[in-house]
Amino acid sequence: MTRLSVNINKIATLRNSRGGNNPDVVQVAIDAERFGAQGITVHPRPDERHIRYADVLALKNVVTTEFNIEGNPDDRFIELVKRVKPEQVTLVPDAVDAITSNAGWDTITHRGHLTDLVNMFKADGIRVSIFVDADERMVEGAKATGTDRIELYTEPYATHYPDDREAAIAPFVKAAQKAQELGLGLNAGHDLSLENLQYFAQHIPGLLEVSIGHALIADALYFGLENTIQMYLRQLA
Ligand SMILES: CC(=O)[C@@H](O)[C@H](O)COP(=O)(O)O
Ligand SMILES: NCC(=O)COP(=O)(O)O
Repeated sequence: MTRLSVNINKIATLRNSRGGNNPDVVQVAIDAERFGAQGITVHPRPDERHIRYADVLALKNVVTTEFNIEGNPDDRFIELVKRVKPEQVTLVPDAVDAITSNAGWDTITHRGHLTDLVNMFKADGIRVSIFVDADERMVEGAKATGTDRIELYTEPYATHYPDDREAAIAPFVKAAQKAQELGLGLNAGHDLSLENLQYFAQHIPGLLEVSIGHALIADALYFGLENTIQMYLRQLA
């Protein structure tokens, strides 16, 4: 079964909006795992708009499922990941001013840099995943870096799903098949939701993990966090 990793960035967004410690990001991570989350994902950005580097250090001490740290591998990010040694690091090519992640790596152009990063993190026993678009050439490029896994950037799927779900998922099926052919582990994430998750999970071969944050936390405002996590897990059953 595909694992659900809950991204708690937006819990930190709410906390930061008032300057205190409510909601408590660490407590939410503990509770999310108790409610059934099979992983916790965070994406510390250079401006610390939501998850702070200090949050990541604190979370390391409480996450008991799988800890996935996502981000652009600048020096500060690399130092943090090597200090925390999470189960997984996901390399994302975000511009500093990006409102959110909006593209995968060009794994062909950046093969050398990515290969060095993969080797460095794997030497520390950290599983590496590279964030890529649903493009078979980029999947092949990722394989050449020695990465353990790729994460398919699913915003294009989510955007097109309401209009034509068969067309929306087609490139992702091909990319997933290529990953399987190459022996790459497969993750996926960005804008997955209660609307589109089940169809994605049912049609993508070898899907090991989805990381979901924005829609899940928004849903939790209506349904409660425990109920929401259970609702998402039922979409993956
Ligand atoms: C890489 C990706 O698509 C998400 O993990 C990203 O972390 C979302 O970032 P925001 O929560 O800052 O939108
Ligand atoms: N890697 C995707 C992720 O962690 C969460 O993305 P989103 O669900 O907040 O869009």
